[in-house]
Formats: sequence, structure tokens, C-alpha cells
Amino acid sequence: MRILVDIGNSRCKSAIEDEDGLHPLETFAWKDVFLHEVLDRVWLKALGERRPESVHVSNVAGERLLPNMSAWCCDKFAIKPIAIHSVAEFNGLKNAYNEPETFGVDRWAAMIGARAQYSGGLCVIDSGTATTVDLIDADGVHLGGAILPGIYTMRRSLGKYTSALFAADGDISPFSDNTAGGIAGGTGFASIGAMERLVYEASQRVSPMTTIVTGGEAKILESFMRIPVVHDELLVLKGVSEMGGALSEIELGLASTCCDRLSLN
Ligand SMILES: Nc1ncnc2c1ncn2[C@@H]1O[C@H](COP(=O)(O)OP(=O)(O)O)[C@@H](O)[C@H]1O
Ligand SMILES: CC(C)(COP(=O)(O)O)[C@@H](O)C(=O)NCCC(=O)O
Ligand SMILES: [K+]
Repeated sequence: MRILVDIGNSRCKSAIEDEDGLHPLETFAWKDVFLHEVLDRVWLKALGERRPESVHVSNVAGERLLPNMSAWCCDKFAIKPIAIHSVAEFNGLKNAYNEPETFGVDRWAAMIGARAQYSGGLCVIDSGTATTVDLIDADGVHLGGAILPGIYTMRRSLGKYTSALFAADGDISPFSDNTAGGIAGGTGFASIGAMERLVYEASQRVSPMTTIVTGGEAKILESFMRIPVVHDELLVLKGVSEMGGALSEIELGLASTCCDRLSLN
């Protein structure tokens, strides 16, 4: 049994993976919490008497959360989480970046998760703190992607860079008679409109193509976009599972050893 983790710039998503598949755990906005309290409550409770063989992590939040998570895992499980990385090629998926390690590992995991489930051309949209759109042809060649602010981030940036505006998370409708509604609608449609245009551009290059949406804003995109999309909340974690599963026993043994604990002995 393994724990799979997706640390984004705002929230931490995780799941237990056992012989029955993936069991998603409670998502939390990690900047607002004491990590050990959340992990005690969420992970230990879900595990019961069980302990994971490994913890695999996709992390795009730098050093802000993972070191504390590692310390907690060493303390509770005597294992160190294994961070996965973007590489040039995995299971026939070819990274478009000349410097593959600079490609967001959550994007890489999402594409791998998509390819594990669908064949043919794929357009993968991951909308969270940032929104990313990545295009893969039927041969597994990644044709590149686009990055824009997520809806939540657009709203907060208006609050930050103007005197009179604020972050407004209301209903998305195109025309409003008040500031909050105007911000909610404008930023919502900025994202929805950008997605429709980028999916159009994608379909001019790759056809037929399945469009998959994931991330905290995926429900909004799914309900407003005027083109068929598949919504998969677990896309990144599924990719983490694929990549973690491909590590050799030796790599697993070395990487999951809890170094701090060993050095104490
Ligand atoms: N406290 C919070 N901080 C940031 N985002 C939040 C918070 N609470 C809810 N959200 C929502 O969660 C979304 C982030 O989704 P997610 O895909 O998990 O992002 P990331 O992978 O970038 O952490 C935001 O776009 C916003 O709608
Ligand atoms: C684009 C991202 C910030 C998205 O992060 P998220 O919204 O999931 O927190 C992340 O994938 C990242 O830091 N990427 C590195 C740059 C790149 O992919 O080109
Ligand atoms: K994202």
C-alpha cells in the first residue's frame, strides 16, 4: 500500500493506493494549517493500523511543505517520501521541453495519468493556482503547453494591484450590475474563454482529441465550456502512481530509507 501526494501551490491532494485502487483523502490548503495536525488527523485516521510501503510525491511548491512532510513521514513511518521528477520520456510520452526537468512535474504526472486511461490525441487542462494546457498527439509526442493564472489567482491579483477592487468569488455570469459580480464573471470568463480558444488551437493540430480537465477549478470549466470535456479529479495522482510504480526495487529501497533516522542509530 502506498500514499500518493500532489503538492500544488495552494493545496495538498493525496490518496491511499491499495489493491482496490485509489482512495482519495481530504484535500487541504497547506498554507493555513499545522501540517502535523492535518496529517495526524487525515492520513493516520485513514490508514488505521496499516503503514505505507512508500510515499510518492509530485511537488511544485518548492521547499515550503515537502521538508515538513518528510520529517513527519520519517517520524511516523520511518520512510522518506520519494519526489518524482519530469524527464524527457516516460512510457512512450515524449516531453516537448528541451530542459525536461523545468517542466512542472504536476503537468507531467497529469499527462501520464491521462495516457494511462485514454488513447489518441489528448488535451490536458489542470486548473488550480495556475491553469496549464498541454497537448499530446496520438503517438505520445507532447507538442507543448500554455500557462495562465487560475481564476482564484486572477481575482486575488485584481485585489492586490488596484485600490478599489477586491477578491470576489461569486457566481460567474457575463454581465453584472456590481463590482463583485463583474470581477467574478470577468475572471471566470477570461479562463473559460481562454480554454475554449486553446482547445480550438489544439484541435487544429491534433484530431481526434480527448480534452480532460482536472484541478480545483475544473468543475467551473466543465460546466461552462461549450465543448465536451472529461473531468478527472485524480489525474495527477494517477500519474504519480504510474511513475512511482515504475521505480525499481533498488531505487525504492534507497529513496524511501529515512536518512535522519538511520544516522541516529
Ligand atoms: N485557501 C485557499 N488558497 C488557495 N486556493 C484555494 C483556497 N481555498 C480554496 N481554494 C481553491 O482551490 C483552487 C486550487 O486548486 P488546486 O488545483 O488544488 O491548486 P494547486 O494544485 O495549485 O494547489 C483555487 O483555484 C481556489 O479555487
Ligand atoms: C505551472 C505551475 C505553476 C502549476 O502549478 P499549480 O497551479 O498546479 O500549483 C507548475 O506546474 C510549475 O511550477 N511549472 C514549472 C514551469 C513549467 O511547467 O513550465
Ligand atoms: K495547475
